[in-house]
Amino acid sequence: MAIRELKVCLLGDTGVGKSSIVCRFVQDHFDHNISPTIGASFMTKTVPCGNELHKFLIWDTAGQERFHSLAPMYYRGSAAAVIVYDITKQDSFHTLKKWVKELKEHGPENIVMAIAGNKCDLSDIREVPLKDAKDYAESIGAVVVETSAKHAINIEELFQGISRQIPPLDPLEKGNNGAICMHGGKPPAQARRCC
Ligand SMILES: Nc1nc2c(ncn2[C@@H]2O[C@H](COP(=O)(O)OP(=O)(O)OP(=O)(O)O)[C@@H](O)[C@H]2O)c(=O)[nH]1
Repeated sequence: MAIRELKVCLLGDTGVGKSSIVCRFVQDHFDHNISPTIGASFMTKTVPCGNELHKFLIWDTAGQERFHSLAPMYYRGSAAAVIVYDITKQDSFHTLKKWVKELKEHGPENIVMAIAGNKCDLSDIREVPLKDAKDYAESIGAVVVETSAKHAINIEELFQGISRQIPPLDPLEKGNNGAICMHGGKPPAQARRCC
C-alpha cells in the first residue's frame, strides 16, 4: 500500500486549542493544563485513505504573537493548513482571516485549507455563529468543521476532510503540494479523490 507523507501545519490564535486538537488526534488524549507551545511542536499519525495510507507530518505552531515570524517555516511546503479559531472568541475568528490572507499571499499555491471552530462543547457561550464560518469557508474554498478536542468531537473528521481534498499524486514526481509518495505504483488513470 502506498504511503503518502503530507505536511500539515496548524495556525491560529494562542489558546484556541491547536495543540489540544493534535494531541486528541494523535494520542486520543486531552490535557486541561496543557502549556502554550513554544516555537512549534511536531507529531505524526498515519491513517488509511482508500487504497493509500496518509502519513500526516503535523507541525503545531505557537499562537503567541512573538512567534508569528516563524510560521512561514511551517506552512512552506505544506499540503494542508488547519486554521483554528475558538467559537467562544470573535477575535480568534478575525485572526483566522489574517492567517488565510497570509497563506494566500505567501503559502503554497495548492495548499488545502481546513478551518476548525474549536471548543464546540462551549456552544452556550458561543460568539461565532456556525453560519459565519460556513459562509467564510465557502468563499475561500476551505473545509470547515466545528471541533471539540475536549470531548473528541469531529477531530478525526477534520483530518479525513483534509485527506479527501488532497489531489492524487503522480508517483513519479514529488507532489506540488507537499505530498510525497513513499512507494511507487501505477499512476492514476485520471484525476480522482483518493477517498
Ligand atoms: N472547553 C474546551 N477547552 C479546550 C478545548 N481545546 C483546548 N481547550 C483548552 O484551551 C486551552 C488552550 O489550549 P491549547 O491546545 O494549548 O491552545 P493552543 O492553540 O495550542 O495555544 P498556543 O500553544 O498558545 O498557540 C487549554 O486550557 C485547553 O485545555 C476544547 O475543545 N474545549
